[in-house]
Amino acid sequence: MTTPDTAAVDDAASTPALTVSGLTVRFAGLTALDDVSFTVAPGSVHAVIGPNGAGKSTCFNVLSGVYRATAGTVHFGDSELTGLPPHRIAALGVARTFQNLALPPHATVADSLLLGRHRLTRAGFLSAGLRLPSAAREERRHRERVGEIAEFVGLAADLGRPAGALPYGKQKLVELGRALCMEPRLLLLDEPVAGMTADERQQTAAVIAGVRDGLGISIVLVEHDMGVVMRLADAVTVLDFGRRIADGTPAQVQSDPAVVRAYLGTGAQA
Ligand SMILES: Nc1ncnc2c1ncn2[C@@H]1O[C@H](COP(=O)(O)OP(=O)(O)OP(=O)(O)O)[C@@H](O)[C@H]1O
Repeated sequence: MTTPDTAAVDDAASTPALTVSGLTVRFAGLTALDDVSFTVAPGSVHAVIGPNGAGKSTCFNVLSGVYRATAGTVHFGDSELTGLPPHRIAALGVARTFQNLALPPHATVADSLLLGRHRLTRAGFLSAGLRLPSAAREERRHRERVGEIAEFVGLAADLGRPAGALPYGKQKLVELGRALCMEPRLLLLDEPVAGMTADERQQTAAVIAGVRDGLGISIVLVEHDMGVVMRLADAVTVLDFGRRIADGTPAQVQSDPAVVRAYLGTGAQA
């Protein structure tokens, strides 16, 4: 996005806080999230970390409308997200990526990114099918924007290639680019650097920092790579067995005895 469009910048300037209050999710006797609260400040990277099974994915799935909360609320500014279906949450400017890649295997990178523009497409299938000039103009505008976003995430040279033929790290960048194509105000990134090489991790971390710093988009990050979390995050919420055990800056949570205990207990590194 060398020249981000005005609408996107205006949206970013008006990004509200995400407020999670008393979030509880129970699955048939198992409490996956237990009274969890945190606030994502506008334009910040907020990491949600914790050992395996801590409740991170469950939290993400509630934020994006895939799971329903048993109790508690999620607000994005004045809008309550709790209980809304995923498409209504997306329409409020909340985009997410998935841990496992969900790209159509044969589509080009350009077409995969265009999928992210679907919500913003005004011309219906009929006018597009009839090849009306208004539909052609709109498609050109969307393709231009796709080009800018591809440039921003470092995929400009790959636009014409099948997304499925790219190295894994680049495929994950396509997934990130597709979410950016929705012009979100809040981006939910589920393990964005998992399975990447060191170079790919570094490149992706730089793109994520650029999304925050250049576009003012808030980011909620679930990630096991502590190096990336500690370098990127402005704030960190730590979960363990569904409970929030710490919340603060990376330096604060890193030296918190409860966090060290939780990670040592699983043999992972904090
Ligand atoms: N749909 C579901 N039905 C029943 N139990 C579930 C469901 N989803 C998650 N759980 C359980 O909830 C708990 C929290 O799981 P969750 O996937 O949110 O943890 P996580 O922190 O994302 O773990 P990981 O780091 O391994 O991805 C686990 O005990 C898990 O088995």
